[in-house]
Amino acid sequence: MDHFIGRERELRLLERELDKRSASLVIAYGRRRIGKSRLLRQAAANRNEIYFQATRVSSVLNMEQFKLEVARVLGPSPVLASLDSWEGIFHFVADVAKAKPGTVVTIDEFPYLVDQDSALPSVIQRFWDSEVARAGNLKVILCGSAVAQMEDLLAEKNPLYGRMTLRLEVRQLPLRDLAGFFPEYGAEQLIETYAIFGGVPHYLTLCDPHASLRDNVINLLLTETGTLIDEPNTLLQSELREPGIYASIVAAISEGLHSAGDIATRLQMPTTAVGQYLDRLERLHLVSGVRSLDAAEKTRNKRVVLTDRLMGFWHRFVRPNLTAINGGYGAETYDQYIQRRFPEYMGGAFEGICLDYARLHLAEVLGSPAREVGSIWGHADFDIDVAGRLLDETFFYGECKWRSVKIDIGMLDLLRKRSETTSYGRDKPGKQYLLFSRNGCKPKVAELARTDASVHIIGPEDLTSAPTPDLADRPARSIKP
Ligand SMILES: Nc1ncnc2c1ncn2[C@@H]1O[C@H](COP(=O)(O)OP(=O)(O)OP(=O)(O)O)[C@@H](O)[C@H]1O
Repeated sequence: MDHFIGRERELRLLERELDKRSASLVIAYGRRRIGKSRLLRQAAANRNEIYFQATRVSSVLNMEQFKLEVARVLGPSPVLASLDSWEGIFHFVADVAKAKPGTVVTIDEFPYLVDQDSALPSVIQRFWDSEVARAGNLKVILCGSAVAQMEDLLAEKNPLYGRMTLRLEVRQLPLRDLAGFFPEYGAEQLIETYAIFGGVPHYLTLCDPHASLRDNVINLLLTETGTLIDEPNTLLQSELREPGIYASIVAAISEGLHSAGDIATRLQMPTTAVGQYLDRLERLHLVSGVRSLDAAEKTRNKRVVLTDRLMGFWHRFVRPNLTAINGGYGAETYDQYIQRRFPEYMGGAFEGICLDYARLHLAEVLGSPAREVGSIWGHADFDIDVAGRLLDETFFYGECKWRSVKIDIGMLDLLRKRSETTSYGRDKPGKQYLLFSRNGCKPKVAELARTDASVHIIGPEDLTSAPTPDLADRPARSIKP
């Protein structure tokens, strides 16, 4: 199997839980293909593990399969073979595993079992409350990709709610993990790859790391039989009822409509209904509703943006060209349609990537992590791509440029002026300025960044990899002055 990449935080959490000298009930969830199974297997490697992947078959067939896995790990037993209830099997496992404290029982795709037997959470609760479950410090992990169903399991009214000892939501990998999938790619190519495929490990493992980004896009997305050609629809179908309505809403957002009202008008639906669909898409982390940082807390003026990158790319470039693609013109679609429009797409995607950087890594540059990150817009004459404040209450403002231009002094002056005009951080001392640039800055700005401690240039390398230890105490790595 190929090597395991990233997920240090999640592994730490899981390993700490599995090392505890008491019983554990872990609930792990996240959308399909996000890397849940791989993460759980990694965390349980070198432990006594019963790993069972449920499938969409009847309870009886799943139970048979589970018993086979139990027998494989704990040894065959006529008692086990005769059991015909989940509760009985769990008690058997707990009893035998007493001799092997810390045995891990992972049930993957748990919602499939609940679909067939809705009493299962109560059965597990009863088992969990019994002596036998605790005696051997058993570790039970319930995992699932039907996010809505898993969230029901985590709801207060659910029998398992109060028993859970760790809840783990598995999310997309950050940009800095991409180099592990594409060791031959340079920083700019990694950023472009992330702008298309995001941090979903399954999508990344489907790419050929030795092929160019263009060829990967053509093979996976612009070929009739491409593995990802219908992925956004498949994802919505697997997670939601009425996938067609959700797909239409996502299409409207990718056309540039950013408010529930505008989307409702476009789709001829009531705004309140659109709001409910958007809430569900937000719970899946496919869209997010954001406010301008200078807006009042209660403002209804939320801007809806797509956060799933593949979905954004697909609606922008694949869906409108399906006729050409299905006609076998994938390469032409890339060369004659996408390539010309890609820089504009990257402009928006790059802003999102810089916002992620500010959320995760600002301490490297500014010495304190961000407490709040967002954008400022809604004014006739300006917007600020990235802004926020640090834990130490310092305010920062940033400009993002993926275009081939170098940032010049005029752009920096404009950013400074805007930071003085907005009410966000007005009159606060010590403002910091971040210049995110693909192509660096003009010499005057580069010189200023060396002498003025409030100006920081952040380039592709900074975004895609952690600073090396000997550079860690420098303000930022200067690039292409
Ligand atoms: N951290 C990682 N490093 C390298 N490859 C990974 C990583 N996480 C996942 N993968 C790969 O991505 C693919 C999808 O991962 P996995 O099957 O674990 O996802 P999942 O969330 O369990 O999916 P599903 O819910 O559809 O079963 C697999 O090929 C897996 O090997």
